[in-house]
Amino acid sequence: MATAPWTIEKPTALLVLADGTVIEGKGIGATGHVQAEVVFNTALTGYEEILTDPSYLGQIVTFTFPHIGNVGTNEEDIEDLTPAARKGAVGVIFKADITDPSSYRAVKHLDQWLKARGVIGLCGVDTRALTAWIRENGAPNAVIAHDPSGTFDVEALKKDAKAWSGLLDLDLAIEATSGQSSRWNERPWVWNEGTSALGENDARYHIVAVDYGVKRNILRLFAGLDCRVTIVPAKTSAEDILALNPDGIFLSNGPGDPAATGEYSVPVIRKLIDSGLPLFGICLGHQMLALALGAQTEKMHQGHHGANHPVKDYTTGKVEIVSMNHGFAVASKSLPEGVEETHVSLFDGTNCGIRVVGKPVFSVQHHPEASPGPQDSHYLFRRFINLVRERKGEPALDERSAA
Ligand SMILES: NC(=O)CC[C@H](N)C(=O)O
Repeated sequence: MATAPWTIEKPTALLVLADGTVIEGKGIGATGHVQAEVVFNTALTGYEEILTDPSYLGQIVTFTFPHIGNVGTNEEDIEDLTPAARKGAVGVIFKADITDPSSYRAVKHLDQWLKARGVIGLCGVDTRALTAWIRENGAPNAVIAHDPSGTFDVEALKKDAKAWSGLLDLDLAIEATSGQSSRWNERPWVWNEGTSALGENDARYHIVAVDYGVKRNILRLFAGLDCRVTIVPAKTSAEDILALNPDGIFLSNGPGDPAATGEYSVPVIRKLIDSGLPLFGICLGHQMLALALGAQTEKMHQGHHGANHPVKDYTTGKVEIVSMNHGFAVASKSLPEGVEETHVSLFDGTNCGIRVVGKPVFSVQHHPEASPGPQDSHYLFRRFINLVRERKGEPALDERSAA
């Protein structure tokens, strides 16, 4: 009798949760094992961007969309700044096995790509059941293990999963940041044209981006708004940042617990706020800004990871569909006087944005740069550039017009 397609005769990969649950699958990608937190992502597209988002360092991503890998991988869709250092998700879980790529942009099969990046994967898993489990129980700590011979010391893996202390109090931004400063001038990708460089003479503004694990498309959108960008490492002092003479400062996204970075990020950000320069933060940068302003962050039950989250902008009353990737959140109730909540998640009411009253300082929890993904939030880049323009006495851009 033929074997049922959902039966795995000899699992070559396992996901072992901290509570002892063992999920069997077929191994893909790199071999070995790694401790990490498991989160689910509900996006239908953009797996390469998701897997190379440095904010996923320390995490295993299970995709709710069943077919991942169909369009292969390419060199243009990576989000981490230094792909050689491979900062991003450490593990993946798919429902279906990866098929051969079918896209004119594909240069590598996803399985080969995962191997080259050192990402351990598991497929053939009932990802709907796993997602429902996470929704009920919260994002679990786990070990993902892949051995083509199917030999596992399950008890040792259970011990490892249980022993890992998790993302709470873990500073991963320091691992994701660049070791040295660099410049960025690549503009957004255009259909049939690819990317192009912003000419030195076309650069109207200079933005310094503090890199806690920055995504390339954030930098591209700045370049698309005539900004040359200087990227600086996470521990750069406020004095060194200001000495670069920026028109505005950006605090990037990044992995790990924002509170664990407080020792180095908060004193610098406080000085940057006091400088009077326009300041914009995304995701981890948003959480760090909130901490610097005296608010608190907290770990979420399951986090937000997807490309279909509704967020309301109180400033305009509009609802935008956004891309999300966070497991910590700013506690709205902890926002001090003088700090306004500007955006809120319509899924669960958590904070998605703040601004400092009377100062050109604001930040958002979601990812306005999402590529691919909804572009509803691109206006936030123009909102930031308008603060830069206002300071220079230039007229404001239409926030909602296309970049
Ligand atoms: N995308 C991000 O910057 C994530 C921020 C933070 N590591 C969190 O999980 O909440």
